[in-house]
Amino acid sequence: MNKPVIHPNWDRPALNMVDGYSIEMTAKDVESLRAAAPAMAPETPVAVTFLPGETLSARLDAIKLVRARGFEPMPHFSARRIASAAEFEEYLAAATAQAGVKRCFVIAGDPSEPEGPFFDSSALIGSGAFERMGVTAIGIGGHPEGHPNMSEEQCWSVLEAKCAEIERRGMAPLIVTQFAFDGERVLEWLRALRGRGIDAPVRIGVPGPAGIKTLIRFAARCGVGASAAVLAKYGISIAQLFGSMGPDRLVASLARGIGPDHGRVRLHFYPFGGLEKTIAWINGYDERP
Ligand SMILES: NC(=O)C1=CN([C@@H]2O[C@H](COP(=O)(O)OP(=O)(O)OC[C@H]3O[C@@H](n4cnc5c(N)ncnc54)[C@H](O)[C@@H]3O)[C@@H](O)[C@H]2O)C=CC1
Ligand SMILES: Nc1nc(=O)c2c([nH]1)NC[C@@H]1CN(c3ccc(C(=O)N[C@@H](CCC(=O)O)C(=O)O)cc3)CN21
Repeated sequence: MNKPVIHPNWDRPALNMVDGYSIEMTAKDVESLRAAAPAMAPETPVAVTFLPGETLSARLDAIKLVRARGFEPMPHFSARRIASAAEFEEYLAAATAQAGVKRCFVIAGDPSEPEGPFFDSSALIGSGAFERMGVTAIGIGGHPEGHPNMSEEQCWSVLEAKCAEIERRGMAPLIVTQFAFDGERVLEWLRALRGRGIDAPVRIGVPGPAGIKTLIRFAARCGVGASAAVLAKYGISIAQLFGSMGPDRLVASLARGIGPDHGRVRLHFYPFGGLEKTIAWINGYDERP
């Protein structure tokens, strides 16, 4: 059996660190996507989040717009936020039928108790619904800074099990990491991942340019390390919280550190409400240290 293709970008070498990027939007960002679309690379994978307070139809509108503008939609499915199997299948069926969705991202989600029948992302994968609806690639979360509810060893075994199960079901696994401010930490994690023989392509989560207060607020909310030392590496001084900061230093450190031993790697941008600013940053990237 041929290995399923995730995206044509993975079959050619990257021209630079941002080449072949993917990006994330929420259902509320449709106007920003309309505005940013002309400046975006064709077929760019665009993830659509699964956040509380959004309706399925608003998410679906976002996915359809992504497809209509010539990009590759990748809806998120947050296992613990899905109320029923019917809701899961309804959204997945609509996404595949109405927007030609071929790639999905599964994540447990932050609720401490599931709101419905899906305990974790493995439960969504194990439902069999994705391959039944023609999905060919499944994204799963990578946690370079560890996971609040799992030991490091559990993190690796869960990641290995999810990759194996996705492949067993005839689909391609893709790892998308939580955003981080510390490039060295991410590179160490990548080496460990490859050392364990996990060869799935990895998208490293990178924050888009944003207000410093916004970055710190999202870090706290998402459990991402943002100590003064880590922020300083990123270029943020905690004495100066009023400005904004782009991922220039982080991406430069990744560009310096990544080699053939890290396997297939691309970036995934988290714009935190600043989709157009993030696209402008990507297009202005010139590999200056
Ligand atoms: N990277 C991202 O974009 C996002 C990351 N997250 C975070 O990633 C976490 C893990 O997701 P996956 O890697 O998909 O894990 P997973 O679905 O593979 O679950 C692995 C194990 O962790 C436990 N677990 C997961 N979330 C939990 C929670 N909120 N409370 C208690 N136990 C939990 C599960 O029950 C399971 O035993 C989420 O819980 C959330 O904190 C959430 C949303 C987006
Ligand atoms: N643990 C964890 N939970 C998450 O929900 C999560 C992560 N990690 N990692 C990154 C992604 C990105 N996420 C998000 C969440 C919200 C917006 C957002 O734009 N929310 C508001 C604005 C609120 C604000 O600025 O605080 C909105 O208008 O929708 C964007 C990305 C959620 N994600």
